[in-house]
Amino acid sequence: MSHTNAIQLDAVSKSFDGFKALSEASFVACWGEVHALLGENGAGKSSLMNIAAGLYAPETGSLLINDNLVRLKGPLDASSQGIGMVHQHFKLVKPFRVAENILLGLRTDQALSYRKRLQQTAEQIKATAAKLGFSIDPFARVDQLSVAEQQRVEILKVLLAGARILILDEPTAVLTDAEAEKLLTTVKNFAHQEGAAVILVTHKMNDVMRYADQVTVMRGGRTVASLKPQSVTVGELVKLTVGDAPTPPQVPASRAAGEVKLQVQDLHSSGSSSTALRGVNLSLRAGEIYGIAGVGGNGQSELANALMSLPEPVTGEIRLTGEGDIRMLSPARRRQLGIACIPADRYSAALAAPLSISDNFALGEIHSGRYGPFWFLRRGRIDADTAAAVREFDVQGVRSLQQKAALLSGGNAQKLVIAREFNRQPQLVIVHSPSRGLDVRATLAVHERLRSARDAGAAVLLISEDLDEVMALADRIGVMSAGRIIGEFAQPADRQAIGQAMVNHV
Ligand SMILES: Nc1ncnc2c1ncn2[C@@H]1O[C@H](COP(=O)(O)OP(=O)(O)OP(=O)(O)O)[C@@H](O)[C@H]1O
Repeated sequence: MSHTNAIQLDAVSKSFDGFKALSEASFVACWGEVHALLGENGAGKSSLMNIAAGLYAPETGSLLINDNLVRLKGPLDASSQGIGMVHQHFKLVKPFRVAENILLGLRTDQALSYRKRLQQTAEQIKATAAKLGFSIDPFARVDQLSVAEQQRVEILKVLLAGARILILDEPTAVLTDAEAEKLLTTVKNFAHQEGAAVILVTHKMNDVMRYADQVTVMRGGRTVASLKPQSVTVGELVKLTVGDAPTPPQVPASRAAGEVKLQVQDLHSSGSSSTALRGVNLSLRAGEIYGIAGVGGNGQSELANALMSLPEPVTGEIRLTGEGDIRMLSPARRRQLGIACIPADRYSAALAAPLSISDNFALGEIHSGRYGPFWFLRRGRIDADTAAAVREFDVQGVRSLQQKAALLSGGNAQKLVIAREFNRQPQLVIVHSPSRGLDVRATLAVHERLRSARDAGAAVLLISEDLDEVMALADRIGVMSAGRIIGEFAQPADRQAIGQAMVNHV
């Protein structure tokens, strides 16, 4: 293992609309190491890495690659320097196929026909994917892949473009234990055996402890520590990152739930893809959290879409007690019935990214008439409600309520969605991967909201590929595989048995 500097950022500062996202932040990662970058939501991790990947130009400070000063003109320039970044929010062209997406970022022999180049790319995809330990159909359409599969396409995209400095922004947030372990082992080998540098932006302390050779911690736009994870305990690392260590979540005891609120019967989706629904049956009671665990890509997204009224043609029944089958009801009507939805993809499915923070908050109440008729909205009331919710839900990084929602950091965007969805005391909450990309403190805050909704009598359906999250929150756990619920477990449940059920049926 060589230990010369692969990438070095020195005293880098960057402001957005007068807000200093980075204040003289410094960072060094060496060849041959996995380097974790930790920090609470909004600490500046993505901004710093976006500078390393040529997406933002620093106002002051310098960037060195292999000890040479460079000035990146953009992401393509970064790519030619061997830097590849996989973002938290994917940058794939959805209706395109996997190989087409990857071909877009490659310099290929233009003398060859497009068809031939596509075929060659498909071969490379298969070979690299196999080396990384997974398989992917190069001709699958990206919009038909699960979030976890889309992430793999992103990783393949930068590796095939020749990345030797690989920046992964929250790579395991969408993966199951087994998938995460596989991915992290692969990137560790990429660093240790092939001498590459891997930067892992993460909130998962256990991943840092197990896989990182070095960790840098950021707070408030500055880098505050760089150390070997083995030299500290998890508790010390949490404290360095978010201040005083929050209380760990408790495993729920079995509870007496109320009447059945939601009944899903024989739900099928029309697609023939491997992720289609193939007869989902489940019943959810008031006052309980029902967790759906499973390996990503087994129909979880399709189930979430069907229940949240996102585009997903399905047959079967979704019965809400007192209302009958709500399968064909519009999102607005479902909202009026007290259903709150928190989708996994917060930027494209939960928020209107180009709209302001207050407009996004108001969307939740627009149909209730609270803000007046849509041609004469009561802006003062919208802003007052939004300001109160932003305070109550601790949405940070809000310089103005008129700021675009797209400019919030990942964790804070999620807090805004949750603030809007919980504003009306829902009776049914459908939530998919709610703590994806959230720091320890924000994760606990979101979990607390879900628990208190349950304690106030709401029925909560939690779909999550993060088994820790399901184990920490759910009163009952269903395991989803190949488009069905293939087993149910009461709490306290045996984690290993659930893990076995998840993989046995794949
Ligand atoms: N393009 C932008 N325009 C305006 N503000 C921005 C922009 N990008 C980031 N910010 C702000 O800079 C701050 C740091 O954000 P950044 O995304 O770097 O944090 P982070 O540590 O990666 O957070 P998270 O863990 O939530 O992803 C936040 O307050 C964010 O709102």
